[in-house]
Amino acid sequence: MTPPPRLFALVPAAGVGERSGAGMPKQYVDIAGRPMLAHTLAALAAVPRLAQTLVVLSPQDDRFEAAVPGYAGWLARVGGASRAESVLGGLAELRRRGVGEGDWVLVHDAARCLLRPEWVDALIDACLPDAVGGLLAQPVADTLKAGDAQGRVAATIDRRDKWAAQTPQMFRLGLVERALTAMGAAATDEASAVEALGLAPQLVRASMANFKVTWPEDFALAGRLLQPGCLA
Ligand SMILES: Nc1ccn([C@@H]2O[C@H](COP(=O)(O)OP(=O)(O)OP(=O)(O)O)[C@@H](O)[C@H]2O)c(=O)n1
Ligand SMILES: C[C@](O)(CO)[C@H](O)COP(=O)(O)O
Repeated sequence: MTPPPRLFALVPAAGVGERSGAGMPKQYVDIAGRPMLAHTLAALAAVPRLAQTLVVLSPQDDRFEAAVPGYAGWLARVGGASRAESVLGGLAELRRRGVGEGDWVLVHDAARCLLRPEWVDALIDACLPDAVGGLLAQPVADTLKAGDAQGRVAATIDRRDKWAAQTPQMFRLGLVERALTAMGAAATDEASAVEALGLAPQLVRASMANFKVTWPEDFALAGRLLQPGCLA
């Protein structure tokens, strides 16, 4: 009998964090008492249905062990020049470790350190019955503008069907690997690569709090939201 598909998390953590202005990879910046990446991994560790988590680091990374002491999950120093390449390196590592074509992989940005286990559970519940997979996302609540090179409004965009894509993004290993290989570094997320194959991933509403720490001011906001009791 074929065993039921298992669920794995893959955390790309090989970026340099240029936009954050931190002067170091932002996943190692201290937020509310510990490095950002430690918060992210703690949230994933609190999801019992995940069989294992693989963290993808840059080959030059020498900070992880001090930042996340005692980490018992999987690690691979196979990060690439783009997020898509880092994820592809991680998917190959999962295969080397025996993860199967039909197992589910939840790709989650190291930089989304406010993740709540209940949002991951909601994604899993929504995607497990579906063959395609899906992603956490948030309907856009602001009026959307397109800007020109001078910083002036070029157009107002109909926001009614627009969602901001977040992570985790959950697909079967075989499908997401095929999709990212076909699209390459141009894929800014897994879902867009899967969409390019003609498939329609499920949008699963999460929260604005699941934002990606990107700009200098985001560290302080994340720090406040990570205070005990703030989001729970
Ligand atoms: N070559 C890369 C680029 C990004 N990432 C990871 O992908 C996630 C989302 O990327 P982003 O927020 O853009 O992070 P950075 O690339 O580090 O930031 P920046 O674009 O400002 O340099 C992060 O967890 C980041 O570490 C990665 O693993 N490998
Ligand atoms: C995957 C992602 O977080 C979904 O919103 C986003 O696309 C990552 O973008 P970046 O180009 O790495 O900032």
